[in-house]
Amino acid sequence: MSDHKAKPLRNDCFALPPGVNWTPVPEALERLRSRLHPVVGVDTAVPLHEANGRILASDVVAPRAHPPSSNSAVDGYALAGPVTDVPCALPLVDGRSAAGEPYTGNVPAGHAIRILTGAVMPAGTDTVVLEEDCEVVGQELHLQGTLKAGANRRKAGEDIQARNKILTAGTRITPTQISVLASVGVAEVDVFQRLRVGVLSTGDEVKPVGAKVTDWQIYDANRPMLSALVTQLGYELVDLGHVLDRAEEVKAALERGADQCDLILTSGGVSAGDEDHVSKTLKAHGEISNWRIAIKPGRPLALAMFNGTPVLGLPGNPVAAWVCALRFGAPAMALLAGGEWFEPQAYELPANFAKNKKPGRSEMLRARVRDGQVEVFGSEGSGRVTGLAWSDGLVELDESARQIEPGTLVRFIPYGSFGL
Ligand SMILES: Nc1nc2c(c(=O)[nH]1)N[C@H]1C(S)=C(S)[C@@H](COP(=O)(O)OP(=O)(O)OC[C@H]3O[C@@H](n4cnc5c(N)ncnc54)[C@H](O)[C@@H]3O)O[C@H]1N2
Ligand code: MOO
Repeated sequence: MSDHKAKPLRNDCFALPPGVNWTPVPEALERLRSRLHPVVGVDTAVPLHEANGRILASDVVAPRAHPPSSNSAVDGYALAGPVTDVPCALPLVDGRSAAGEPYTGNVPAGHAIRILTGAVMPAGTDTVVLEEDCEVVGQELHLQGTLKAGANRRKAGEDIQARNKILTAGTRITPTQISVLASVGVAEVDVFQRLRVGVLSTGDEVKPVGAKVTDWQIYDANRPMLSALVTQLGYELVDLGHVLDRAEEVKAALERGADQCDLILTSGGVSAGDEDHVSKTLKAHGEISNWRIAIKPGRPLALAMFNGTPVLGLPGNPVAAWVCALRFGAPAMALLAGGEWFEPQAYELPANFAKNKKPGRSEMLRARVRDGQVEVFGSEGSGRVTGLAWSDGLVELDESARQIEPGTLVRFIPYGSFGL
């Protein structure tokens, strides 16, 4: 294992040029992308069964070919060609080639041999006929119909050639990648250490689930939501708990976070109110840049460095926190974790709703697809958590969008496109 904080970020990495007011979403994304880089070290020789969800730290080259030898794709008979005149009858060689039990002899031209799926093609053979398409009469194979030379044979290396690159550094390992690695005998990989992401909630009105509450208090919805997001994206969660709107509490929590984490996600306390202590603390003790992003919901987003650790200050409203955590946080975390920055895959689909949108800002609507059309949640209120559970993704309307009518193509981004 190497040092965890491989290469720290610069303290001024989130600074905005003076005079910038509302930052358009593409510009905010580009800023983040260009200022962040991997901050985690590398775990070497991690066994494959522990590598799911981790990010490759080096390219992987195939130590052998796949398949390693020519073999049959079906159960049937392997022919030693050339066999041009069909119908015909070919003498059958004694023996067979089965998976795990290859035939070691040579099949003379014009002869056939029993073969099973996955078995190595015996020397001399080049084509396999399905057993359903032929008939064995005594020691002869009778062929009807047509015959295509090379049929039903999987060539050595047709999938992967030995010494070819099969996966690139920065790729997140999933079950499908594990299949490829295992197929060529890669038992261990170098992966980045898991990004440690701290999640902190703030607010005098906020109480943890399970606590006793009075009418003016609300349950902390953001910390469980963001914690689940961090875990599902494959990062290591550091629960920093909840703190009251008191400068010294916020500071102490950020100090704990900076000690234990590679990134801190906070929610609440980032707008301009009297009790917005996250912003104030970051200003007093760190380097903060309050990004005012031309997006609804989620316009106040605080980006800061605190004791050398980046802080993403998400807005308190749960929908805004969710949207910002996905749109800005997910690609940022991917990059910090050694993966690639990504633009989530969107699908253009007809709207089944109408909307008059203000120009000059992007809007993210909770959405889902039904019968090939995009529905949006009935309310845009960013405290309406029911819309989160209702949705399968987000519709992103860019700055220039104005009038949406039923049938207008809109960009639907499924939650899966953010890595969920
Ligand atoms: N004068 C202005 N006021 C506000 C502006 C603005 O631009 N000027 N922006 C509004 C927008 S948009 C948002 S979003 C919020 C963001 O404010 P904060 O990030 O400072 O968040 P809070 O004020 O602390 O909380 C907002 C809202 O969310 C609730 N909340 C907070 N934490 C949680 C939690 N963990 N779980 C569930 N709900 C939470 C909190 O009770 C508030 O209702 O500012 C607007 N105001
Ligand atoms: O970020 Mo606020 O309304 O945009 O919730």
